[in-house]
Amino acid sequence: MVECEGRKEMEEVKESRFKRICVFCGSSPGNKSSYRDAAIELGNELVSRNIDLVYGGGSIGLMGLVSQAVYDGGRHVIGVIPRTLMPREITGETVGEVKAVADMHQRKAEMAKHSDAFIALPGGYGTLEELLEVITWAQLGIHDKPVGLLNVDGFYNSLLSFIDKAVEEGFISPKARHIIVSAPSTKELFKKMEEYSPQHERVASKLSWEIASQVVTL
Ligand SMILES: C/C(=C\CNc1ncnc2c1ncn2[C@@H]1O[C@H](COP(=O)(O)O)[C@@H](O)[C@H]1O)CO
Repeated sequence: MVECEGRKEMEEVKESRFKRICVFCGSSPGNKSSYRDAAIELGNELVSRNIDLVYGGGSIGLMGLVSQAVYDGGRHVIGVIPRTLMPREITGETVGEVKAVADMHQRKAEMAKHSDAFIALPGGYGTLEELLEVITWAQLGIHDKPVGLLNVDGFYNSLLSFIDKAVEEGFISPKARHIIVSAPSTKELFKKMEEYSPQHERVASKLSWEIASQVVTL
């Protein structure tokens, strides 16, 4: 139920197969308002589907906007943050639950472990690195969780073209190409992610998260 100018309205709650989604996104807001709007819209979509958020902690950039929207909507927020990034002057306040970890490697493993799916909004090196890591882990069979790319205003077109080139040139198998689910809007992305089933052959047999974490910290 939401209060709207004095009226009480039933907000549509959509069923979802996901309980918690990990969002990777810029620690900067980007130059276009569409990036900020998409972060808030994604946060609201998580709320409307009763999905909790896992993210990198802090209140800066798109990370702050998505986490604030989910928190304000009453869903649980877990920010996984390396101790060295915890001082408020570096990343700002983290809303919800804070999980302090030793380093960036442990952070990625923790974020992945606590989520049933991943979504990347626009971002920079950090976002790209986190995104590519979970795609690689899916290819290896460390997880089979969907990886969604929210391609706001075509932000990820050049990355998708690169990946298609790598498929053409024989470096990524056509089946592994399907690990990435992309769409220009939150609603279309959710429709695809809800229907996602892995098509790729796993390089390794399914590993436990404990083993995966050892692979990551080696
Ligand atoms: C080191 C400084 C600021 C960095 N602040 C960050 N705080 C929390 N998480 C971060 C930070 N920078 C990167 N991340 C992680 O990478 C993703 C965003 O990186 P991008 O390069 O902005 O795309 C994000 O998902 C975080 O997990 C002081 O200047």
